[in-house]
Amino acid sequence: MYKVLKRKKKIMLKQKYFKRNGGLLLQQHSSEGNVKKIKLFTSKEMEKATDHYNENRILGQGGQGTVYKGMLIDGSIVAIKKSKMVEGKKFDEKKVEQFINEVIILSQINHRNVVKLLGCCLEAEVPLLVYEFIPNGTLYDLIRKQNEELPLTWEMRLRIAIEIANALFYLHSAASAPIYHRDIKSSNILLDDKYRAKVSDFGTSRSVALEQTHLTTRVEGTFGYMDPEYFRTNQFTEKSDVYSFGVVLIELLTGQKPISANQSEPVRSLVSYFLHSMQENSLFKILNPMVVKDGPEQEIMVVALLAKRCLNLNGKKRPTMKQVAMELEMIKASGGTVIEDCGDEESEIDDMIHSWDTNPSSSMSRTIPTDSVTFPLNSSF
Ligand SMILES: Nc1ncnc2c1ncn2[C@@H]1O[C@H](COP(=O)(O)OP(=O)(O)OP(=O)(O)O)[C@@H](O)[C@H]1O
Repeated sequence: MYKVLKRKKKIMLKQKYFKRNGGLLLQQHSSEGNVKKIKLFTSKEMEKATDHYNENRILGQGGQGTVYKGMLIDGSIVAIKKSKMVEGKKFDEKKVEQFINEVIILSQINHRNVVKLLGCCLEAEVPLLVYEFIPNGTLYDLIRKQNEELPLTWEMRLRIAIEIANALFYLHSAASAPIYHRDIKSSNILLDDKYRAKVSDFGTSRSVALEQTHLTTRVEGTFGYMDPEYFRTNQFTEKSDVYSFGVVLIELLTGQKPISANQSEPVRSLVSYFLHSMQENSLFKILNPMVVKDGPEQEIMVVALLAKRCLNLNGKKRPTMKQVAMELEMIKASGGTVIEDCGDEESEIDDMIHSWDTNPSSSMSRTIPTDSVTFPLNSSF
């Protein structure tokens, strides 16, 4: 009798968790045909895979939760994201939405440069996502932790940029409805065993078909990568991802963080620094030494011009991800001899720098990084 009651209680608890973790929401989307079949793991499988969420298995921690390295019963190595749903005693409904959103979006995607979702678990106390394991860390770390054993050559940088661009082009166009990632940054680009790029972290991404409208109520994204036009208007467009991609491109060129500061200096925006140097014809002074040593001058210049166009304050003037991917492929194939028509009017670049540096309130109605304003470094809007 006791055993039966205990088992019944356990089943009821699992059902409660399933509901609370957005299981019904997922079922609803499934029945509407928005979600491809997704594998549901049991909580027992997840505990076994992570050795009861052993601290030694932690791969990293993000805004959404903790990521563990795990091994499934069939021996495959996976990354398991345990969502951070419970703050104190309160269960965060917003995070459930983000979680289900990631499941819905990733279940529709099959691209070699996007991290694969293998399944999820909804019957545990907090929901869990199971991804393929990507062994070589993030692009953010690779750019900064350079060593002689694995130098990040110009060829690798260009290839990684092409892979990210191809993934974004696919998301924007090839999937059944356009998907905007909305949080493109180097720490969301993972690197596989061959150092191929895999775009990850789709918690804040949106499918236009699901959303119906691009107007958002809450500006989301990461400080330093966020499109100023989106920040001003709340209107996220495909060009906002293009802007963030432009920031990643200049990280690859310069090796510097998008926002940098130390105690003695004010916060500096890499975008503004980069645009200044382009205007003053001193780009080569701010490039990463490896890039200067290793990359053909003409190729570097064309990539820098492309990055500048991605960072245009006016979204309409930015290229699409299709154009970006094609141009990068052409640069790689031609060795930079193809200089595209980049609309490189001096006045345009002047406007961009001016807005960044001197008049943040006219270009951005809310506070946005400028050289003269101090911000908490890890803030995510
Ligand atoms: N599929 C994966 N394979 C290997 N490691 C992973 C995988 N997914 C995530 N990680 C690791 O876990 C860390 C945290 O990932 P997560 O996507 O939760 O957060 P984040 O992108 O760092 O932060 P935020 O969610 O706040 O943007 C990553 O930086 C990475 O080191």
